[in-house]
Amino acid sequence: MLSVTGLEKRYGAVDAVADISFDLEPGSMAVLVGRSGSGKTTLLRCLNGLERPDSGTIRLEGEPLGRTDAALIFQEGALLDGKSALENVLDGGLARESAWRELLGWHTAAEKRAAIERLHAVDLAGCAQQRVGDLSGGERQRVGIARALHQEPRVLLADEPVASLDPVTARAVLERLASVVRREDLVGLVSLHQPRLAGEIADRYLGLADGRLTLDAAAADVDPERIGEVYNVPA
Ligand SMILES: Nc1ncnc2c1ncn2[C@@H]1O[C@H](COP(=O)(O)OP(=O)(O)OP(=O)(O)O)[C@@H](O)[C@H]1O
Repeated sequence: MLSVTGLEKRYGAVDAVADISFDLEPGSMAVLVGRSGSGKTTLLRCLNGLERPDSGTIRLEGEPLGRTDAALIFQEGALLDGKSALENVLDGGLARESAWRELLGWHTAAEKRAAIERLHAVDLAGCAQQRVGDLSGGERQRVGIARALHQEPRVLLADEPVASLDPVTARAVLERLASVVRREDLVGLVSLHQPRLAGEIADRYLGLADGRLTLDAAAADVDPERIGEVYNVPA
C-alpha cells in the first residue's frame, strides 16, 4: 500500500499541497481531479521525488518511497523525438543502471529484450525502430507508458497524459494504462480533467481544492454531483 501522511508543499505564501493524507492499494487505478492550480501536479511531483515536500511522509509497504519506486508520465510524454521508440524506452531504465552506463547510454541485450517487451505491452513492438517524432500522439503516449514501465516502478503516476489527444485515442491510451496497472499490480494515480474518461478507468477518486484533499472515495461511491463539488461547480 502507498501511504501518504500529512504531506505539505509550499511555494512562498501558496500552500500548493496542504496537509494531505491518503492510502492507495496496488493493482488499482486512482484518478486525481481538481481545478487548475489545485495542486495535482505538485502532488504528483512530490510522489515522484521531483519536489521535496516541506513536511509529511510517503511510504510504500511501510518503507519510505525510493528514488526509482515511482515513474511519472508527462502530458506530452517527455520523449526525445530524434530517437527511436526503443531507445526512448531504454532511456527509462537508465536510472536503475550504474553511473557509467547511464553516462554512456549503453544497454545490455537483456535490457533491449525487456524494452521490446514493454513496447509489446502497449501494442507497439512493431514500431520499435521508428523515430518517436514520426509517431502519432496516441502512439507517443503509449511509448511514454512503456518508458515508464521500463523503470520497473511500483507506483505509476501520470499528469494529464491524454490532454492533447482526441477522445477516442485518449480513451484507448487510458484503458491501456489502467490495464497495465491492474495486470502488474502497480499503484496507479493519474490526473485527468475529463470526468467522463475518468469514470471509465477509475477504481478510486482523489479530489483536490486549493491544495486540500476534498474527495477520497471508491469510484462506486462517487457520482457526477460529487465530482462537480470538487470543481465547485454544479454537475
Ligand atoms: N514552481 C512553482 N513555483 C511557485 N508556485 C508554484 C510552482 N508550482 C506550482 N505553483 C503553484 O502551486 C499551486 C498548485 O499548482 P499545480 O501546478 O500543482 O496545480 P494543478 O492542479 O496541477 O494545475 P493544472 O491543472 O493547471 O496543471 C498553484 O497556485 C501554482 O501557481
